[in-house]
Amino acid sequence: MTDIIPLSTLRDQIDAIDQQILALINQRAQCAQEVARTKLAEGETGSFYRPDREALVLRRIKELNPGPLTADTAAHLFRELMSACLALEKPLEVAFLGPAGTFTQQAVFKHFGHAVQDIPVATIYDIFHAVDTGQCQFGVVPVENSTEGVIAHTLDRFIDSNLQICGEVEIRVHQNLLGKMESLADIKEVYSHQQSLAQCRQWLNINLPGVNCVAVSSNAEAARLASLDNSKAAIAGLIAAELYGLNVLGNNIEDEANNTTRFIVIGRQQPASTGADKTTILVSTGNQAGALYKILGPFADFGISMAHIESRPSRQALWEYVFFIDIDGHREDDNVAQALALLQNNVKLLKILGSYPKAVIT
Ligand SMILES: O=C(O)C(=O)C[C@]1(C(=O)O)C=C[C@@H](O)C=C1
Repeated sequence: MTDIIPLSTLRDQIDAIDQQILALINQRAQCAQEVARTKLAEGETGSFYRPDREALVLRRIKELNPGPLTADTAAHLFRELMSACLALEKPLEVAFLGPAGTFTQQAVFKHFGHAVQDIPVATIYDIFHAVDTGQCQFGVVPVENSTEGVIAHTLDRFIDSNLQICGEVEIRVHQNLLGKMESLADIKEVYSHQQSLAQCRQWLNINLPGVNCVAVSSNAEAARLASLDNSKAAIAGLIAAELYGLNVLGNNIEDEANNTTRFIVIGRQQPASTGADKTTILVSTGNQAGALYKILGPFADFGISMAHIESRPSRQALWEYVFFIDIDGHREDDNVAQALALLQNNVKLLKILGSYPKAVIT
């Protein structure tokens, strides 16, 4: 039998290691404070947040991680450490779809860490507005769900907005049926955001047939409403159940096992190239023959992978569309820059919505 080390000895070791870690993280925090002084001296007046540098730091940590912690766990710890360091440099304000407890708030914390100041607003429009007017430096908006497709409200905002996409983050979305009641039989109405209702359509048909479903501005708002009435239930995340004191009447009720939502970070910054980036563009061709071919040709010519294409009505002319396209690479990368220059000549409108690091933490 291997020798068992006494608990007191192991705890003494942990105490000694903690002391070293504490000294080191404070040393790192002092370095970040110096970074802030340098940025100020170089004339930086806006945000001190650097999405490209953060992606490089987190990728390096994942590569260096010797275990037994997983690479993703190590990245999560450093995510929080950088968040705290940035808060020392200058607090960062990020607008999200409130109230507290939404998946958008979860996306804010996953991307920026918990030292960020998260500012709840009522609608996707308000998130764009808060960043546009400088009330918040960044905002996080949902853009696409693996079960229900694109969030049209978000894409449509980009048609008129000059804000840039600075980052992306994915959240595995688990939906739950929540309420003050004890049993499903007592439910007269179900509230949720329309996306969440759609993600649970089959479950609702089977388990609550004939019960009226009402779409509200967010699933946390649905949870708040359910907390006020014993006959109303909500579909929302477990954080909302805790926040609003609701019973969990159904766990993981989403119809698709891998239900995931992709969020994007909007702001005014243009992150530098990190070697693993995405670029999102908006293109309009007008109503002409071979339009899609003219759009896609330049990417094929320069060997650029296209991750996603989505069309939306242009709202300027009947049956005219704009295309939202995600491609691999950064606008400063040679092949992307050349493809975009070629594309510019083929189309009526080309707007680069942003080049940003691919999500690092899964
Ligand atoms: O390198 C910087 O520019 C920093 O401000 C330091 C630091 C970090 O803690 O590593 C903090 C915030 C930035 O968003 C990126 C990195």
